[in-house]
Amino acid sequence: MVDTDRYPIHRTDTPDWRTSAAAVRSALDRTGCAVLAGFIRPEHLDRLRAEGDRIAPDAHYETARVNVYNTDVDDLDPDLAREHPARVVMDRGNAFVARDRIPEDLTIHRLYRDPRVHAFLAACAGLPALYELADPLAGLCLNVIPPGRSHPWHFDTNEIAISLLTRAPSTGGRFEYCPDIRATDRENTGDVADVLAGRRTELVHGLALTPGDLQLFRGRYSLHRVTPVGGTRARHTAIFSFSTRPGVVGTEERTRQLFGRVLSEHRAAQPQVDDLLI
Ligand SMILES: O=C(O)CCC(=O)C(=O)O
Ligand SMILES: [Fe+2]
Repeated sequence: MVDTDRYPIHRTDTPDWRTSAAAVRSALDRTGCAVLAGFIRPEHLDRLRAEGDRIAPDAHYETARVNVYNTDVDDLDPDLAREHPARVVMDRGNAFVARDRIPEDLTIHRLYRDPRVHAFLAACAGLPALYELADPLAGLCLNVIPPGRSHPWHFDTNEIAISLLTRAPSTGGRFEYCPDIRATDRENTGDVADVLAGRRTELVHGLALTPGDLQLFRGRYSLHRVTPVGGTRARHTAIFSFSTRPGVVGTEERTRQLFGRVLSEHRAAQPQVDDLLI
């Protein structure tokens, strides 16, 4: 199903494979984002969309009140400056289908488990290896944004997000991002607040995605959102989460936020982030 003429993921460590991964990596280093256009061959796109439609009813719907940092908006530090972006509360209108509701024979689940995909994406990200999460819910999700809803501005917890658009809406639902608006040693709350307020539009880049495009993105440093979906059809993306060491499981609090439930694995998990960003 992968267009291996354009992306020779099956020829691990050959010169073609290295050249292809290096091109992705240089886009990622330059702009914090790389798109592997036409990653899935066109003849597989109908099946990809139909599989998403089949599981979308299993998404966890709950319009959460969030800020860009995904911290608890009902328990903000009273000493935060009035103009601090953590004070800007938005409705998160998307819903996730968790991995345990995505059958193993679905295209997106087969891609997520494929060692050739892991090796290629690791090379694209400039990492020695990438591992599936040990998390039974968060490793692979379908992000469903129904008409009239949006996925508001936020930073990700993961260093790198990898996603595949499986269903495009007829209008709206555009992915927008501010490349490297923050860094590990610099929150840059001034610019973040400006973007949230609709100022500094020159910091915002839009991405035109087509179903079957695979996107790699440094979502921990680049503020991003999906604009409100128009028309009558939902927008679907498969979100593939990987870690740089095996055995990673999400925290109980974040898991409950995203999926509305937790399993025993999450109750035992510890936060695994090692920088000082919010
Ligand atoms: O669905 C998308 O394109 C973006 C999703 C996203 O930003 C996220 O799940 O953190
Ligand atoms: Fe994100």
